[in-house]
Amino acid sequence: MSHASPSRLTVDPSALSASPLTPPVSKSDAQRALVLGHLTGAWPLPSVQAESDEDLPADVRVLRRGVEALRLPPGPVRDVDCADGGAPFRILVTQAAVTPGARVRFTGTPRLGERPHGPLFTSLKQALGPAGLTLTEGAPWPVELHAPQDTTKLAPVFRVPGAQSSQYASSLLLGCAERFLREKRAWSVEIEGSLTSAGYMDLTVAWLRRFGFTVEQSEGHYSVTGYQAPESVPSLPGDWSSLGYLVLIAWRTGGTVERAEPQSAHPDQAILRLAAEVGLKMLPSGAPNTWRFEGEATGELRATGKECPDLLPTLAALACVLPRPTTLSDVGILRVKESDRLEGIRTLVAAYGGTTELSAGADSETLRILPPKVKPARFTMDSRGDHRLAMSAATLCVLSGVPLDLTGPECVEKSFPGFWRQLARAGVRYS
Ligand SMILES: O=C(O)C1=C[C@@H](OP(=O)(O)O)[C@@H](O)[C@H](O)C1
Ligand SMILES: C=C(OP(=O)(O)O)C(=O)O
Repeated sequence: MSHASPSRLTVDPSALSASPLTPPVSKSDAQRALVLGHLTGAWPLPSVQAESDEDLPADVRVLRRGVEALRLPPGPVRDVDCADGGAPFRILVTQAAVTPGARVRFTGTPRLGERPHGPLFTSLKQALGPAGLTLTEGAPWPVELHAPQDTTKLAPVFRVPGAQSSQYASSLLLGCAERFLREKRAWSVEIEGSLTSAGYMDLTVAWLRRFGFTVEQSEGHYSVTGYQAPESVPSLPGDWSSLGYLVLIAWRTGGTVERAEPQSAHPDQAILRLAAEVGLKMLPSGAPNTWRFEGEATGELRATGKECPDLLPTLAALACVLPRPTTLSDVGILRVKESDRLEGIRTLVAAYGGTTELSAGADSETLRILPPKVKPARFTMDSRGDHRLAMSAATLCVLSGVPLDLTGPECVEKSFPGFWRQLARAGVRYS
């Protein structure tokens, strides 16, 4: 994805229609399943193979290419380009570190390079350095990692802080699964302090169990202690982060959302509870995992970045069309996503004529969003290369019926390559 010359899109919501809307496969679920498929011999993972290439999120392709590089016989240094993928990069770094003798040179976008990775690198060096792991950082790229051959004499534990990103802990726990299979002894992750985005660590544990691993868990401590091959390779769900946009668009247009499994472990499934809290009713529409939404959104919207950080831009779009102010708490984490998303959300709300108030408490920041009294005739937004800002701006355009001039729409590729096609099904037109 290049941001050298971003394109522009005018999004016209004047002829909306009711249609079924389908999300892509969940990138967070697919990344975990791909790693576990690789470790347990289910490669290439059938449920990723079943996805059409044009609909596969770019981050899933990045993770798959990285695993393919690790599956090659030991030899020259392998190049792995992680593009804009935070979770793919962080997951692959640990997988490289636990692949005996692997030598990998990682690169990515400048933005990925400036996002925080230090605590993960430190954790890997502390645990595996004594066996020979080396990890050298460029400025910021490349990051070059040489993995040890044998770690059987080491203490089998990774220690990592819980602040900044849950991806460090998830990545290390997937590393523990590799070590367990190879060494037949338990490996653990110990988390210092409280864990941010904890639902994503729960998702990692859920996937390890689905693939047959025993995971023992107590406050801040996770151990992989057993493995028994499951009867079948688990399949992949639709993406609840992407469903966040589609649920709101289906509500506005009278359409349906497909591939929406309410029993998924994804944190962004919180959209269902939050939609219900503002007044939307979720109704089955006959077909499996297919729902429609109706009702008036008159309730108050309150959400926290600790539970569902990736939904907050979507909720900010909804906040702009609600009759009363919205409160988003624990928003600090948004500063270290694909863009400074806190700034991006504030810019989106302002572009639509609303206002935001940021307040800092002892250990968390809260954003209040006040919708405009009168909606604008049209609004303009630059995605800043951030897929969630682009899709949230488009969702606001559909919810409000106000045309949008968007710069940089192509970044949706990261998690939802078919987003603009799905909106076209809902009657959105482009020029
Ligand atoms: O583990 C994952 O798949 C993810 C964890 C979250 O990141 P943080 O833990 O850094 O908040 C989330 O924002 C990201 O989109 C995906
Ligand atoms: C933050 C995100 O992803 P990542 O951290 O994996 O780049 C996201 O998809 O919103």
